Amino acid sequence: MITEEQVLKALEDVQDPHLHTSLIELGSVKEVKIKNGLVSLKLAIAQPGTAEQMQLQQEIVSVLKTAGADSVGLRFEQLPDDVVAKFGGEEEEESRSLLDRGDKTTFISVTSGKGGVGKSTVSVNLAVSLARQGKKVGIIDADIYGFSVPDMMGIDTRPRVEGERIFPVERFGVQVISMGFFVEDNSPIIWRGPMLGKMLTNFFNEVEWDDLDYLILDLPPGTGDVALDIHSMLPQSKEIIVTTPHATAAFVAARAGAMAIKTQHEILGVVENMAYFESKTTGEKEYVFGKGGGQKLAEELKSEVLAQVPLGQPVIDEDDFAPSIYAEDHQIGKIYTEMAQEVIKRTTE
Ligand SMILES: Nc1ncnc2c1ncn2[C@@H]1O[C@H](COP(=O)(O)OP(=O)(O)OP(=O)(O)O)[C@@H](O)[C@H]1O
Repeated sequence: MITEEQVLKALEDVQDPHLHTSLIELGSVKEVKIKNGLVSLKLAIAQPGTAEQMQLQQEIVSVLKTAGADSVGLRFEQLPDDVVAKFGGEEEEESRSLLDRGDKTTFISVTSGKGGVGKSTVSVNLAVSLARQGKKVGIIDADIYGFSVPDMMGIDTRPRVEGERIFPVERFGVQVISMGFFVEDNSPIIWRGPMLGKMLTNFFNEVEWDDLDYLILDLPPGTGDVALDIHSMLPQSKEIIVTTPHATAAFVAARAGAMAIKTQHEILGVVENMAYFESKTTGEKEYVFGKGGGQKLAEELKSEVLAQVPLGQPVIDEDDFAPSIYAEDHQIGKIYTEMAQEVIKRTTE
């Protein structure tokens, strides 16, 4: 079985693509774990979340497999600034950042107070519905506690990398970038705010987005430091807050809303998800998770309820598998269409 020594030996010739210096010399290797042929590494590099990282990922997987690893798990973090300065990072090229392209793109952050309320489901369906309305739409899956967007949309490819540029994966007319494309395995990752911020900045700067009308950001749930960092990073972002109708959920979501207000983000509205269950036979509505949470939250935030989305599963199309996308003619798909139209109205008037 491959040993730690062999791993480090194999990495001797691998360089940080930005600094053109060996990872070993840079002190990039922060952690090596070997278990049953699986080699897990934590590496600090100059430019995480970029095309350079994607190429490096492939190179490392290849050299470690040649050295005898059965599988490879990689996590990346930011190399400290002093190390980058010492080994001389190149000057930044002229910015083509989405953040600097004027007012053409409306950024919409989708947040929630807690996990599991359907934030990612709302994000992907809003994105697809905006695209169905003829808008150019991108989505960034930045929910570090679970990168669910690719699975939800039925994406099994990774972005194309050409030189320094990353081309998002396109699905249902939406350009998609997920943090999940930048980790080699599915293990949960402990991200710190600055690292996440850096990754996001790189997504704006290095991803070859079309001229987007809307960029949807599926942010991590919660009201902690990480969330605050990201909110502060995106001064121009507007927000949609997702809650369930349950009073407690709405109460927690209110804290997420309070943060939006603190960071001076305009709140576009509240989405009450899993609002009710509608009987197919009688049409009667059952308020399974309580009632009124969305309205109460909206009042508290001096905003409005954008939509109430009932419980219900998409119809699965085996030929075009996307487990969480509601078709345009699905009852819930129609609610998302109305939501998208309302968002367009609120962002263009
Ligand atoms: N309206 C709905 N009806 C039925 N199931 C739903 C609905 N909305 C979401 N779900 C399901 O609930 C689960 C949680 O949804 P989702 O992953 O979107 O939540 P989340 O808030 O993004 O969670 P996390 O932050 O933990 O990733 C998923 O299995 C999703 O398919």
